[in-house]
Amino acid sequence: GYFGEYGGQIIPPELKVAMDKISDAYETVRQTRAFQDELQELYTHYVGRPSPIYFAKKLTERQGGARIFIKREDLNHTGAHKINHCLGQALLAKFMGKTKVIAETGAGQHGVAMATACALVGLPCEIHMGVIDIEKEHPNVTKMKILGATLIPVTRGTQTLKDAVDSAFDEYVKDPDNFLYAIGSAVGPHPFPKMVRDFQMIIGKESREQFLAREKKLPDMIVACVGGGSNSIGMFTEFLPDESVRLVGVEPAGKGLDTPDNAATMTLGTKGTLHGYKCYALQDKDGNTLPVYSIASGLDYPGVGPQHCYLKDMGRVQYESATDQECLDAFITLSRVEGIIPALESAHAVAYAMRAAKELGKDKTILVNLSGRGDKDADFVADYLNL
Ligand SMILES: Cc1ncc(COP(=O)(O)O)c(/C=N/[C@H](C(=O)O)[C@@H](O)C(C)C)c1O
Repeated sequence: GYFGEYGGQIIPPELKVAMDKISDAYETVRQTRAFQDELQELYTHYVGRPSPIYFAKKLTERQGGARIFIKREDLNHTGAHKINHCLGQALLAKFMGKTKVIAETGAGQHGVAMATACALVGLPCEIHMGVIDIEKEHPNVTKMKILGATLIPVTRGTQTLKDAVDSAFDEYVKDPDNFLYAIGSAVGPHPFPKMVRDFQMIIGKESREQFLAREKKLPDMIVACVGGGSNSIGMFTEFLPDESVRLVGVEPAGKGLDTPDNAATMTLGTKGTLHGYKCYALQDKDGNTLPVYSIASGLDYPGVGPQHCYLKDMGRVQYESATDQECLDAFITLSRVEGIIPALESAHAVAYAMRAAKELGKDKTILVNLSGRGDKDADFVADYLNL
């Protein structure tokens, strides 16, 4: 369960037993035809995969440089990439005879995706969400209730994502035999980073095939936003052996890297432990997690997945950042130039791609992973910008 020195299971022994049971069940289930066929069937007819790759012609012309392509994970059922691993985890819970699935959410996309998958497989679903995020991501909160999930408002700490993870984990440890903790990103103790990555790898598998079929060559650069790291690792993994493909993860610089109001873990973090695994984390000199911020609820997480930490040290992935302002500019530009309203999280990747397109030549190509759609953010942005 390690990626170099990162990852592992920094958890109490009794939890290790539960984690190893999940890992064993997962490694068994994933090999069976029944599981693979059911997941593929749902990807095709329920999620609507493969998601298209769209050539953003007008945005390309506006930037005047590299050609920009967009992988449309925003078109998945529930509106983001999260459904890819939520379906996998819900099927796994069913296979293991679990009686309840527990998850955390920040942007609400993971919560909606988990509530959707549990409704489909017929399992009770409990979602822990910080009250700050409940307020901000209200459309997703309503959907979780309609889908039959139990929403647990989290009032501890900063009342955002990290606290939701802590709260969800506290509930899970009450009965790890009957509950499955379905973490929302490629983070947490082994096996979660590997399991979530495996389920998200469908993004990169499709993209490599689609791009080669269309362009007869690989993209020069692939860009994805990084919160915990699931949509990005899902896109990047297939391309890791392709040295010619530059891989860029974009984190939130929030109000600026020179302010405490950001969540640029890979730029400002140090080696530490968070939520049961070793990673880079935004922490003080005593190892206490620092409060983080981003205009995008899905990115304001003080850690990052262990495989990303390994890829950073290996120099295979470049980690950049985009400020709230750049994110909002990209959000509005993509909406008004291409008619695609991105999630605020995904807009961080668009912001970097718009910047990079100008620097790369017209003969170069950039593939952006649009991890989700912006319906959940529309009211917030409209108010923020006085539209
Ligand atoms: C549309 C969209 N794009 C990117 C992200 C960042 O999560 P990663 O892909 O795991 O880095 C997110 C993260 N959303 C989670 C959520 O919806 O609950 C997040 O807040 C937590 C699960 C980590 C997202 O919603």
